[in-house]
Amino acid sequence: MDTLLKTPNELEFLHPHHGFAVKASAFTSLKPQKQEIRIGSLKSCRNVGRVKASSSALLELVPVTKKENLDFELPMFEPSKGIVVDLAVVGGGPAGLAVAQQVSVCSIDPSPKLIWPNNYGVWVDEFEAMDLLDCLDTTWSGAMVYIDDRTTKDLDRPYGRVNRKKLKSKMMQKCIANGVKFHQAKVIKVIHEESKSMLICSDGVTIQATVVLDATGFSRCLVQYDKPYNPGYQVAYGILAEVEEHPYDLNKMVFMDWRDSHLNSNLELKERNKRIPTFLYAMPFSSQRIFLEETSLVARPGLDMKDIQERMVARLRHLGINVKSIEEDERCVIPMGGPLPVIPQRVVGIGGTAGMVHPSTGYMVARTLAAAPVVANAIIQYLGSERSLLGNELSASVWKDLWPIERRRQREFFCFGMDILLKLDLPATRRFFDAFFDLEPRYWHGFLSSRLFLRELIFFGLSLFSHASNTSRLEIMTKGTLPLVNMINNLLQDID
Ligand SMILES: CC(C)=CCC/C(C)=C/C=C/C(C)=C/C=C/C(C)=C/C=C/C=C(C)/C=C/C=C(C)/C=C/C=C(\C)CCC=C(C)C
Repeated sequence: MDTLLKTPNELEFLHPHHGFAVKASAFTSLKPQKQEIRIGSLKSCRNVGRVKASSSALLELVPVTKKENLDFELPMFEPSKGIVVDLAVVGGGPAGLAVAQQVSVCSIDPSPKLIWPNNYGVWVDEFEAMDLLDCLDTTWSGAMVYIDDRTTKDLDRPYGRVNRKKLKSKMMQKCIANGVKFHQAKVIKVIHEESKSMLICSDGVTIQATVVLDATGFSRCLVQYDKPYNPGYQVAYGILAEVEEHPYDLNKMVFMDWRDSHLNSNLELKERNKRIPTFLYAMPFSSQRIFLEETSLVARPGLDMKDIQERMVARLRHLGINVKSIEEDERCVIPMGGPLPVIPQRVVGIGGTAGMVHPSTGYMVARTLAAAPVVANAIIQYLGSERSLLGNELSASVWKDLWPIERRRQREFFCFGMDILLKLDLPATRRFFDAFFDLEPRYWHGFLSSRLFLRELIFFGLSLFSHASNTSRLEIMTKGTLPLVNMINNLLQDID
């Protein structure tokens, strides 16, 4: 059931259980780049001396993937007892475990002990609000945005890197303490009866549950959609590297570096970057250890991974970042926006499968973790209420709590934002973010952390418009009119 989602551009590797895009380490399948820029900076034990600064040379430094498991004894589900569990959670990523740890359930995942693979960054205040500060391994007092060579924004909002091992251990411990039982398998089919559902697993076991929660990420394996799926794609290539030196301040993470002077000697690449720009996202851990990720914020179809790697190599060379070795790398392809699943439906969803990726930013971890108690409480409440709800009625109530009208309206606005971003070239993107990061913190913090609802979003939009330069206003008006009309139509159709 491993998902291989295909876009016109390339194959994307998405983790079906975690709801997050993961690295695909099949680099041998990458064809060598046609164009090679010669530099002497990329060195490793394997590439001693002068090497070609192509993306394939960089990839040669990528180590063989090592999958790390948690050292836990898991209480396993006993199918022979034939009991009907209250809730079966399919997928053991952050979304699935976040719900499982609060309800008595069976959690089904093919690799329940596997540590999640990606490098997640969050705003510290988001994790603080969920009492998860102990799950950050590094924090920076703020973040930098490089709009261009002359303009920077110094964001006064602490940022942190999630310690995946700690977060997963903490959640697993809560699950175990709460009586969660684990079943190691993939779910291949679900059959619904009036008051229960049967999950048929790859090992032939059938698990019966009153409610089924699909937390399988973008694979959308159990949750159903009835509208054409037309998301934008965030595509990123990242490396955690040991470098000789780098130019970034250790106290700040680099949220977005939109500079493009590294492409001056390659006009074709510069032109491609002008049409569909990419930025660098970086987490400097020390003067010699840094996470670097070249990222396409959103494009439809998604940008080619090789194109992104080529841009990254040119950027690192220009910044004088000599990569000595790569600890790990990741390739991310995150679908953004697109329609919500059919609401309501019998299977409940959370995370990527339930449309919870922020359509304008691609972020999901904090929003999903915050939504988990809503789902868990709804299930507990409806199962335990005097007139216990069952089957379709129960699922409909949980969906309603998960996607109330104000969240659906908020998402419409975020999709409107994404539709504008899709149309901006590099100069327009710079003008747009120049205005965005000049907004009052409550606006840009609130927008990025999904804390603004429609009324506040209207003020946010007007404020952005008033901060924008005249050129940017004109761009927002010309490129935003059709998306605005679509948004208004969708809002009018979706009256609760
Ligand atoms: C780990 C993994 C998986 C991955 C990773 C990758 C990466 C690195 C990523 C990163 C990312 C990032 C950094 C992102 C960021 C983002 C952002 C910042 C975004 C933002 C956005 C914004 C927006 C969209 C906005 C919008 C606005 C608007 C639309 C407005 C409008 C206005 C107007 C039209 C005027 C009038 C008014 C009204 C409507 C009210």
